[in-house]
Amino acid sequence: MTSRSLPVALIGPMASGKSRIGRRVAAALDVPFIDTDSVVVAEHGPISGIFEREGEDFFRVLERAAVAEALEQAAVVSLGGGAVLDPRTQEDLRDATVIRLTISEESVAKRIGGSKRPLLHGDAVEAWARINTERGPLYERLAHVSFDTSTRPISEIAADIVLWLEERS
Ligand SMILES: Nc1ncnc2c1ncn2[C@@H]1O[C@H](COP(=O)(O)OP(=O)(O)OP(=O)(O)O)[C@@H](O)[C@H]1O
Ligand SMILES: O=C(O)C1=C[C@@H](O)[C@@H](O)[C@H](O)C1
Ligand SMILES: [Mg+2]
Repeated sequence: MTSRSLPVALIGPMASGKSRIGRRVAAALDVPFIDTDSVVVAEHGPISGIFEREGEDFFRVLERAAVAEALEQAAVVSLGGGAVLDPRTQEDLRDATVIRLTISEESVAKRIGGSKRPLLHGDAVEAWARINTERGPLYERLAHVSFDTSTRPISEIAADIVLWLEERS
């Protein structure tokens, strides 16, 4: 893979595996890994607390700052699930290699039990499915390629992504 492919951005819905798989891909490529949710948490505390105290719009401002800085790095960047809603992020992604992770509703149900994700209160699976349907076309439009994470182990999916990146460059 050449540095022209960087940054590599992982996008997709909550619990699709962006953080876990992104970390593995970065390690395999020997480049830094940045998770924009983790950057916001490190600087401002847990995301659920930000949503409760200051609201989603304020979270999106903090998130956008983290995303803008991350996408300037030669790194693998896992974006928060809603980061792609910002038109400036959509524009920044034109200079990145964008990988979309998908997951079925059936599989996500097993991953979001006991979730603290602020947008998934109430019936978490139903809320997840609604958001995934709303954003699906946007994720698809922004991505160069999609990988489904519903059934296979994280290690195999990460290896497939690395192979795809190597073949593409
Ligand atoms: N391929 C997989 N098989 C089984 N479990 C997985 C797989 N990928 C991720 N998981 C599990 O699903 C959960 C969510 O993964 P992860 O945190 O990487 O998702 P995410 O896309 O970063 O979510 P968020 O948008 O909330 O940050 C974790 O508990 C992780 O271990
Ligand atoms: O899909 C979303 O809008 C979100 C996803 C998470 O990664 C966090 O960024 C936050 O919980 C919001
Ligand atoms: Mg994550």
